[in-house]
Amino acid sequence: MFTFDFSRLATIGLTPVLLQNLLQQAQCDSSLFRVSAVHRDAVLLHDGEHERRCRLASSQWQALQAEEGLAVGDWVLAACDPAGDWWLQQRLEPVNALLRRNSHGQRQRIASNIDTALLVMGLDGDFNLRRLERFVSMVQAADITPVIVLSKADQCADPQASMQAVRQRLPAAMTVLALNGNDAASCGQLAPWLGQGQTLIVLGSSGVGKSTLSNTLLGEACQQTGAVRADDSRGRHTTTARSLHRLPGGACLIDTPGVRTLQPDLDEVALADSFDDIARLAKQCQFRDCQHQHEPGCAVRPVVDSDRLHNYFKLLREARRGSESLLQRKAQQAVWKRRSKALRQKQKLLRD
Ligand SMILES: Nc1nc2c(ncn2[C@@H]2O[C@H](COP(=O)(O)OP(=O)(O)OP(=O)(O)O)[C@@H](O)[C@H]2O)c(=O)[nH]1
Ligand SMILES: [Zn+2]
Repeated sequence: MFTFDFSRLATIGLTPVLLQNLLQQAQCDSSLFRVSAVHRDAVLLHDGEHERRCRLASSQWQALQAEEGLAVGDWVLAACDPAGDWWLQQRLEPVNALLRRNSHGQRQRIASNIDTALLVMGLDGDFNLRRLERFVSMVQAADITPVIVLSKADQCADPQASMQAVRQRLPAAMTVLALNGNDAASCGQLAPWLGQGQTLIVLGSSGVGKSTLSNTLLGEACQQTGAVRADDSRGRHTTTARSLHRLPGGACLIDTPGVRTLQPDLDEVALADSFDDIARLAKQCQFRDCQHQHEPGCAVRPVVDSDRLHNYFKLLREARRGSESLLQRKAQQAVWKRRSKALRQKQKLLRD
């Protein structure tokens, strides 16, 4: 059996539904933790009260890397050996995860088990609906709820007009808020997404006010951010940047360097999902292969904002380029493998 303290773990995002899901997967005698930081040779695990360093066998590390890796927000099982060292036993499959591609084209998890993504866009010079659509596609592909946060509302003469522009552009069900990230009362609008059991991330391009908003949401707790000392069993201390923060309302905020610098990685299926208004309407176009440009009887063109349509095609081209280059990279790797194998065989022949 594995052990857990629900009320403690609930303070770092465990919910009854999540627990049920995890119970079905648990295979070993061990304790349940949430990953709060990932390092090269170890991870930090949180039990709702303390953080502890936990090690991984190198084979385990390699196996995890082969399947998108381990990320902040993952739920895992770990056990303590007689020497008092904690060892990872099992990573439980996350409900969802945010991924990015590394330089080898492999998908890598950067955060797991996320309910909400606050997509921040500034109401100053940064306002850019196409970029926002990109972020929306990315988080919807991961089954994360997007909440559009228009920051710097205090610097904008007519925030309502901008909110209206965003609402007109994006599917109607999406929440759009305008706020001043420096003002706690203004950020109070986010309260419905900040309760216990909720895990959120803050995304947006540089300078839009992500740190400002995060710090305001953290409130006094932000005095503790930056570095945390994690006890390991031998009494040594490691100082690490904390990645899993608890907000006063009970929610968890994941803020890793990976999340901070995340660029949307697009794939075609994900795009189709967030632009499903276009796909739905396209079924009514006169021609099955209608490109919604100049064709007669197009059902899309009269309804969908022309810039949104333009952006869809642009993102689609990019997604296709991305998948092509992944295939090309794979082909290249196969060539290298063949070459090195041939080389090894040659060397063997020379030796024999
Ligand atoms: N007036 C006003 N200024 C803001 C608001 N939010 C952020 N700022 C300012 O905008 C600048 C950038 O804010 P940051 O919070 O550092 O932005 P960021 O998105 O974290 O930026 P990166 O770290 O580059 O990703 C800072 O000077 C903030 O003080 C806001 O709601 N109102
Ligand atoms: Zn059409």
